[in-house]
Amino acid sequence: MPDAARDQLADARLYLCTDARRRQGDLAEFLDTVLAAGVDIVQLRDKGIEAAEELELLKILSDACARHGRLAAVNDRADVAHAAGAGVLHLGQGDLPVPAARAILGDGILIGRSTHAVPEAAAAAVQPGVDYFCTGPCWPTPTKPGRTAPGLDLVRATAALGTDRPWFAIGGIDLGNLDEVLAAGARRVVVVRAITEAADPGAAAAEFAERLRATV
Ligand SMILES: Cc1ncc(COP(=O)(O)OP(=O)(O)O)c(N)n1
Ligand SMILES: Cc1ncsc1CCOP(=O)(O)O
Ligand SMILES: [Mg+2]
Repeated sequence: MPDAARDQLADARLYLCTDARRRQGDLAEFLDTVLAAGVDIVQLRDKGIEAAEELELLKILSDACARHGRLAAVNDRADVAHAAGAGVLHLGQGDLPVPAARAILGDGILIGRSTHAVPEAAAAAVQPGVDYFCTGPCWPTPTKPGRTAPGLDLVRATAALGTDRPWFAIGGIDLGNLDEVLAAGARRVVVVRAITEAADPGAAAAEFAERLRATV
C-alpha cells in the first residue's frame, strides 16, 4: 500500500458508509457534497446489491473520492474490491478472514476489520494485515439489525489499549451523542444515517468533521 494512502488513513477522522439508494447522478452529487464538507473515507455498503451494479456504483464512488483526494472503500467482497481497484476493503468477523483477503489482494490495499468485544478489538489492534478496525455498535441501530450493542464500555476499553493502529467507533452515532463518544476516548467515527439521512448532509458532515478535528 502506498505511503500516501496510509497517511490518509492515519489522518482520517470521519468515515461514511452509504448505500445504493442514492444512485447515479444523485450519488455523485451527494458524494461531492459530503467529501467537500470533510468526510475522509466513503464505503459503499449495500448488503443486497449484485456485483455488477456494485462495480458500477463503485466507479462513481472512486471517481468522487479521487476528485477530493479521499479513500474509497468496498464492503465484504475481496473480488469486487480487486475488480474496482479500491483503496480499502472492510471485513467483519463473519467475512473473509484477513489472510485470505491478503492472499487475493496482496499488500496494495488497506484492510479494515469490525470488532464487537474487547478480545476482538485487542486482536485487531495487533493482527498482521489489518490496517484499521472499528468497534461497536455504540448504540443499537436499525442499520445493523440484530447486532447487540456493547456500548461505550467497548469504546473506553479500546481506547485503553493505547494502540497506534487507527480505530473508529461505530453504531448509532449522531451529532447529539458525538460528545459522549469522544469522552469515551474515540477520535474517529463511522456513521451511516447521521449523514445519509440528514436534512442537509453537507452541513452534518461539516459539523462532524469540525468537532472531530477540534478534539485532540
Ligand atoms: C467501516 C465499517 N465498520 C464496520 C462495518 C460493519 O461490518 P460487518 O460487521 O461485516 O457488517 P456489514 O456492514 O457487512 O453488515 C462496516 N461495514 N464498515
Ligand atoms: C455497519 C454497522 N456495524 C456496526 S453498527 C453499523 C451501522 C451503523 O449505522 P448508523 O450510523 O446508521 O447507526
Ligand atoms: Mg461485512
